[in-house]
Amino acid sequence: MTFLIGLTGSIGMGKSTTAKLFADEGCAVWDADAAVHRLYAPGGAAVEPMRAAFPQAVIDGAVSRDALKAAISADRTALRRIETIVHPLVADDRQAFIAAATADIIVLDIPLLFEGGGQRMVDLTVCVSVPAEIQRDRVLARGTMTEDQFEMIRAKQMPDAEKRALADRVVITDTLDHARQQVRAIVAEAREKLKDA
Ligand SMILES: CC(C)(COP(=O)(O)OP(=O)(O)OC[C@H]1O[C@@H](n2cnc3c(N)ncnc32)[C@H](O)[C@@H]1O)[C@@H](O)C(=O)NCCC(=O)NCCS
Ligand SMILES: Nc1ncnc2c1ncn2[C@@H]1O[C@H](COP(=O)(O)OP(=O)(O)OP(=O)(O)O)[C@@H](O)[C@H]1O
Repeated sequence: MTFLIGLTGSIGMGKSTTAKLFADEGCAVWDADAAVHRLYAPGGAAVEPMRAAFPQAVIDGAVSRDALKAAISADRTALRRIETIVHPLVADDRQAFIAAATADIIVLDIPLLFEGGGQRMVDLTVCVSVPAEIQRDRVLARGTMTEDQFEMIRAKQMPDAEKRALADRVVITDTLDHARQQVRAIVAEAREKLKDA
């Protein structure tokens, strides 16, 4: 028996950091964004389908994110078409990970868990959250995004309050120690459920 946890949260809320805390407790972690990076890399499964649909987006044998962003800016239907190519490949990658994992708990780190209906495939959903000002400060402190770019991405995502309302558990990522405590409680709960199953 394996217990499946879906981990989600808005940009900069602490998903990756929290995923590492789950890994520290012996959980196997699969990261959707990392899967997309593998699919776009040279030899990745998205390269040839993407070349067929967006020939200009494949540069030096890899899918170029900048070229995809240019395609999306030029054509409103492009993101939908990109998603149609990428999402089934991401699902295959996820299933292969789940099939090969030997841990008792598998954590799926999926930014768009609720947007994509992914809650149906897991036993428990967990949303990471901090107040909006801390989120903004943390994202801008990374120095990889302007305030405008951050607001654009945030506007595209389901609001934090809605995600928190949908999630079975919320992890507040104000400090590392506090987050670790909450992760340990969720892992203990999952292991109890596995014992009872
Ligand atoms: C649009 C692309 C080229 C932008 O690449 P870039 O490296 O600039 O950004 P990155 O991938 O890090 O995403 C930035 C933020 O946008 C969010 N995001 C990414 N794709 C989507 C989407 N289709 N819908 C809503 N939010 C999205 C991410 O979760 C993240 O928080 C890239 O995200 C992409 O190819 N997306 C399509 C694949 C996809 O849907 N991925 C989501 C995870 S399965
Ligand atoms: N529990 C925590 N205590 C203190 N700082 C934290 C905590 N969790 C995350 N952070 C900080 O917040 C920032 C964002 O965290 P992280 O990269 O884990 O977020 P993310 O949700 O994975 O981001 P993205 O959606 O952009 O990929 C980082 O600088 C990280 O150090």
